[in-house]
Amino acid sequence: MASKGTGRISKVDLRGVEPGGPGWEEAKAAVTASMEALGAVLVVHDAVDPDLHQALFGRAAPEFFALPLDVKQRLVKGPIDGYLARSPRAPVCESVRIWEATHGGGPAAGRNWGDVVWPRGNPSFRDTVSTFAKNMMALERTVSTMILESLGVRDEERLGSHLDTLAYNVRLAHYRPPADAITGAVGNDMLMQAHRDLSTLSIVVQHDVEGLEVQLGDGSWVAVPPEPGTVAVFAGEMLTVVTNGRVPAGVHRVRTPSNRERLSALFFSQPKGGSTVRPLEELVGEDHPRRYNPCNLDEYIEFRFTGDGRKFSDPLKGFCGV
Ligand SMILES: O=C(O)CCC(=O)C(=O)O
Ligand SMILES: [Fe+2]
Repeated sequence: MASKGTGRISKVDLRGVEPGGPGWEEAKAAVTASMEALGAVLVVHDAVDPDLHQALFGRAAPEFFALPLDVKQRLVKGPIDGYLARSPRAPVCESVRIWEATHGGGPAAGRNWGDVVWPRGNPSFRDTVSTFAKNMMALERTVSTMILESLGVRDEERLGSHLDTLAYNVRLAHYRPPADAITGAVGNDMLMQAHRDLSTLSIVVQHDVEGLEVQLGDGSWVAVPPEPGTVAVFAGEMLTVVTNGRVPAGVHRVRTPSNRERLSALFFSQPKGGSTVRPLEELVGEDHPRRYNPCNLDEYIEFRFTGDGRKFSDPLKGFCGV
């Protein structure tokens, strides 16, 4: 499959690419090379078709964010769960995280808190989020498989047992026009400061207002334009642990000079709550000495979001680096 530079971040076409099928090896090599270099890759995919795009950004997200603040605040659940109001790191961003939305028919978080905010239910909201999650989950599994296979995890069972450790969540994000910002803490066009995600993989789908930027190895930034059919995939810190440091977490930020409202839909995989994440044993050896100690996810979340980790430029290294 074709892979071409966009600025200097690779774009790989994964449409119709299946494990072992035509184009698999080439796409796998391109995805992994970009991940090893930047912790990020752009992917062309049909996971968000025009109908789903419209359902997400034309209806579900605007409908949720238009709810009164006190209703949304009933969903506040902790430093990184539920409804997240604006913060110094992202002064015009509000977002909501929906866990296990992939289990649309089961006791989905989407339905539970859907019942909280819409007492008579909102099946179209739930279906949209759950279709998005299912499609993103398939893409997540493809990309994870590509990376781990390339790095040397060949055994299907080992790959499967990694994938079984993951939980999934969807986040919808809404950025008010920057000029509305009450605090000028991070400058007018910086909607979200540079950061690494905590996840194993994060997938970002932008609506029609630009903003996502990826940091290259030389410290410069490259914009990722919102193109229908293209999503950005980032490695998060937990993938860095799992790969024993072979895949860095991609540094990214959101910056838009246009004074327009912005929406994005995000999908994250991350090890299940309470788990302890370790480098896969195939990825530790003479050529690749152990770089991370076992990382208890809940303890790391506390350290990173409410504890001393906030003072570190690389909290992961501070917490469990060897
Ligand atoms: O909204 C976006 O485009 C990206 C947001 C993001 O990076 C995050 O929420 O971690
Ligand atoms: Fe992020």
